[in-house]
Amino acid sequence: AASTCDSSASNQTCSADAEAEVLKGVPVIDLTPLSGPVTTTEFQQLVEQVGSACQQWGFFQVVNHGVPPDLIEEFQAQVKAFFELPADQKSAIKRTSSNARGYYDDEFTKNTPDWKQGFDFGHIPDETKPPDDPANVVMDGHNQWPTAAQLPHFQRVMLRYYHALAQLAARIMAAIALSLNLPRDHFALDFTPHTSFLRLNHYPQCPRPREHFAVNRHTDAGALTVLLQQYGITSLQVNHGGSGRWVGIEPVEGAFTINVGDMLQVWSNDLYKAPEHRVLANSQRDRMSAPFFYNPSYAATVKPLGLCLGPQACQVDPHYRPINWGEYRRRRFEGDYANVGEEVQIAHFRVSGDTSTADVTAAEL
Ligand SMILES: O=C(O)CCC(=O)C(=O)O
Ligand SMILES: [Fe+2]
Repeated sequence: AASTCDSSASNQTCSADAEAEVLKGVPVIDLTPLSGPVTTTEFQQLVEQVGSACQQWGFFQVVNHGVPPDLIEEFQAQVKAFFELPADQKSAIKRTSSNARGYYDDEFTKNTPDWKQGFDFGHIPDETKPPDDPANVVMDGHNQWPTAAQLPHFQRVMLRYYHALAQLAARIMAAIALSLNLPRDHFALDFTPHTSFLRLNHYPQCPRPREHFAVNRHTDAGALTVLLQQYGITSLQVNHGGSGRWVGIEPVEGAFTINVGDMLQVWSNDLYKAPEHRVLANSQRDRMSAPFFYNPSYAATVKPLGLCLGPQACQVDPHYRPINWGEYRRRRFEGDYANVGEEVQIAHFRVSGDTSTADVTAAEL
């Protein structure tokens, strides 16, 4: 089947192993053992599955993840209702250059406009206070919601779902820590408090899908993404192993799709790479999705951990300079928001290598 390895954008050596892996697709992992004791064989196997999925794909799907199906259904109904609101009601809560949260229909990825509409909201320190109370204005800005008259249950359902996903993400990070030979709670402090945000995506039908991407190729900036895809539509693709071979991620019913982000790539010193992915535009159907970006605290300094993965296999050469998550997040948002300049990428923090991207130093950020 060597001919199926041909890809004009690729200079990979097409090994039979890589081919077999691509044909099987992104792994599906059953999280049931995560709720049991660490000592079981099933738990160990789960940790190994997570580790090899992170190494081979940077993507996997999870089932039996513990998020109640009725909460997911309620959430999806609210997402649909939100995007069906009249344009002027969505525009009234548009995000701005100084507030990363709210509605938008003008996002840029890689300096090209995405064929989509979105809505972002995130972590707030005090849910008993209004969203724009000074106590709730954080580095990313503040949450903006449709009015209670427009969508009476929206905010409540969004926040319930958000907290459920934060819990799931923390459980998956614990499995990832174990897969890196670290204590289960190794990352807990880095995420106290976490600065995650949830993004609602609506991709309208696109009359000329060859001329646009719903979302152009990118990596996710944070640590881990927990994505809810719409069942029955395969539009999300991953650049397998950076080979230039784009492989569709077919949603499994009831599953979440997980992917590694830039910060985990740095912590693991490139053992787990943040995979490039993109979303194709579709002329036949519209589509919804909702990525939950699990992010460290703004103050967290992220740097290679010096992992020891076997008796004689400790990492000694850090590939990255230390990165302050808050600054990195700010720079990435500036790139998303405006069609100007070069977006900051993780490659800018590489210690050595591609000098063409080494002009932005940690000191400048
Ligand atoms: O819609 C999707 O499946 C993925 C969206 C995505 O990659 C993103 O919003 O970062
Ligand atoms: Fe993404």
